[in-house]
Amino acid sequence: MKIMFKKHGVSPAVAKRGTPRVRFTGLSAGYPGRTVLHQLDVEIPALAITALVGPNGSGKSTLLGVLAGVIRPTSGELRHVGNRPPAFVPQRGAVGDALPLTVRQTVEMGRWGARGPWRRLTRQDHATVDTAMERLGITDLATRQLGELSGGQRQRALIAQGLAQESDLLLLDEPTTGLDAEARDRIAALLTDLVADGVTVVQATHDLEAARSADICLLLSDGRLAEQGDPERLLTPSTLARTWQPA
Ligand SMILES: Nc1ncnc2c1ncn2[C@@H]1O[C@H](COP(=O)(O)OP(=O)(O)OP(=O)(O)O)[C@@H](O)[C@H]1O
Repeated sequence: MKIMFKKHGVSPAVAKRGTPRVRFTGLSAGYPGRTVLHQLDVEIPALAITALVGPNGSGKSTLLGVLAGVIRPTSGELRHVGNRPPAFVPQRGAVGDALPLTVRQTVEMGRWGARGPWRRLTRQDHATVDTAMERLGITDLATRQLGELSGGQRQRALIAQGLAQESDLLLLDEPTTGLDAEARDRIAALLTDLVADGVTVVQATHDLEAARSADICLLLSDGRLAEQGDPERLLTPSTLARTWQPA
C-alpha cells in the first residue's frame, strides 16, 4: 500500500484542470476487521466538483476518510497531486452539539494545521477567518455558541472552518443535507466559486440537485465503483430510485 503526497516546498506540482488531483489504483480500505471499499480505481479531476453518490452504507464517507488521510488504505495505491493537505468538513451530526466553542473559535480551528493549536494566530490568519465567515454569511454569528445554532447555521460554520484551511482540496460529507433551499443554493454557488479560485471539491451527497450540478459523479455500490461520469448520463431513473429511496 502506498500513499504519496507531494511535500511542501518541493517543486510544487499543482494539479491543473483536466488532470487528476487524486488517483487511486486497486484501493481497498475500511475499519478493523471490516473491508468497506474494494479495489477502487478512481481519478478525482482537479479544479472540478466531484459528487460521491450511492445508497446508505455504500462507502461514501469511508472514501472521504481515505481522501482526507484519516483512514489508511489496506491495499492499493493513492496518489495526491498537490502540495497542501486536504480540508475535511465532516457531517454536521459528527460534531458534538455540546462543544463549548463560539462560531469564530470553530472557524479559527481551521488555522491550527498551519499554526498549531497553541500558537497565536497571525493577522493574516485572522483575515483568512474573517473571509471564510463572510463567504458563508456567518459574520454576525461570530460570538454565538456552536451548540445554540440551527443545523444550517452550524453546517455553514463547519464549511467556513474547511475554507479557513486554505487547501486546494476540499472534502465535504453531505454539506447540504437538511438545509433549506436558499442555504443549499448558497453552498452550491460557493463551491462553484471555489473551483474558479483553484480548489478541487469532493462532496458525498444525497442531494440530487447537488449531484446533478457536479462536474462528475462517482456512484458507489457496496463499496465498489458502480459507475463514474457525467451526472446527467449517470443519474438515470433506475439509479435515482436506488440511490434516493427514502431511508
Ligand atoms: N467506524 C466504523 N466502524 C466499522 N464499520 C463502519 C464504521 N463506519 C462505517 N462503517 C460501515 O462501513 C460501511 C460504509 O459506511 P459509510 O458511512 O462509508 O457509508 P455511506 O455511503 O457514507 O452511508 P450514508 O449514506 O448512510 O452516510 C457501512 O456498512 C458502515 O456500517
